[in-house]
Amino acid sequence: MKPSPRPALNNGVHIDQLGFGLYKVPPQDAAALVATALGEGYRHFDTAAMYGNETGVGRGIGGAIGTSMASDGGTGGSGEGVHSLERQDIFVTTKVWNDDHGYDATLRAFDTSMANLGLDYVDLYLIHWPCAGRGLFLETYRAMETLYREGRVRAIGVSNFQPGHLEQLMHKAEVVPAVNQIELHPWLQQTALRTLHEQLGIRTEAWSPLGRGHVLTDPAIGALAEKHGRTPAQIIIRWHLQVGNVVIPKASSAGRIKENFDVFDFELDAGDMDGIAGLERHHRTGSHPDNVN
Ligand SMILES: NC(=O)C1=CN([C@@H]2O[C@H](COP(=O)(O)OP(=O)(O)OC[C@H]3O[C@@H](n4cnc5c(N)ncnc54)[C@H](OP(=O)(O)O)[C@@H]3O)[C@@H](O)[C@H]2O)C=CC1
Ligand SMILES: O=C1CO[C@H](CO)[C@@H](O)[C@@H]1O
Repeated sequence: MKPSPRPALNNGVHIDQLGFGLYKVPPQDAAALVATALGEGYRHFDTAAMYGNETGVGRGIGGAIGTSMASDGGTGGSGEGVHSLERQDIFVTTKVWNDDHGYDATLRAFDTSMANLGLDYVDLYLIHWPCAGRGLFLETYRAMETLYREGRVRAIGVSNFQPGHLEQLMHKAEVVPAVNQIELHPWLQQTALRTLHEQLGIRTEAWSPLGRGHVLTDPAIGALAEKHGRTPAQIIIRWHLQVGNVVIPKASSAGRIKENFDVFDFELDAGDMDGIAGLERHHRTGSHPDNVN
């Protein structure tokens, strides 16, 4: 399997553009699923304190470090093109949950996440939701800047931030957020927010990139799948990669984990991309950020 592209974030840290999402992965299954995904070539994992599975994710990663991996992606035996997997080969994101906003609470929440993960650092730490009603996200972000300066996180960012939240943050922040992780899929393309991110140097990361599975049923996606001899999930993931999103589909079976990573040897053409652009419905599968506090 070919490896994921690894674009640089605004601070020069590289992120695997295709990662693996772990929302709703039961804690007892997380380690095995992470190990399966590593074997298929994934090197980027997205968890959160709220998902309750950081311990399993950390165990899956810890168990794989030092094992032999083919340098083009998945697992390998011994021989040419095989190297020992190191911590720096893997990109781990976790997030501070809504109840832990505020400077001191965020630092405490980070320590708890680190203890759960059993890692020395995380690659990306995100504010999970702005929770604007609480009025604390600037203080939360200040704590994240402290963690960044201390080298405990390689990059910091936000999630579910709307333009107004970004504007307030950019006014005060000393470190420009590397990422805004938002709901984004063919039925909710977030065109205006993506443009704003580009202007600010913030990477767009797509959560629920398959619309929690619902967008897979779109007939236009089905037609493209047929045209390319691919599956609907592969068409949607390929679309995310080609528009430049970081994308973190979640899957529960080895077959789907493999299928979702097998997207680096075909391309959607301009007509295909235009067709998907036309599927916009402004349809959310999750909450609107204004309604989460
Ligand atoms: N920052 C935030 O607020 C949020 C972040 N996230 C992050 O984004 C990640 C992905 O989003 P998520 O909500 O999980 O939804 P996704 O859009 O990734 O869809 C996951 C669903 O699609 C199904 N699926 C996956 N691959 C295939 C396939 N090849 N064929 C058929 N069905 C498939 C899965 O089924 P099955 O599992 O049964 O295989 C699951 O039901 C999360 O896991 C989390 O890490 C998500 C929501 C909010
Ligand atoms: O990351 C998340 C997973 O999905 C949940 C339910 O929509 C969200 O609340 C949360 O932000």
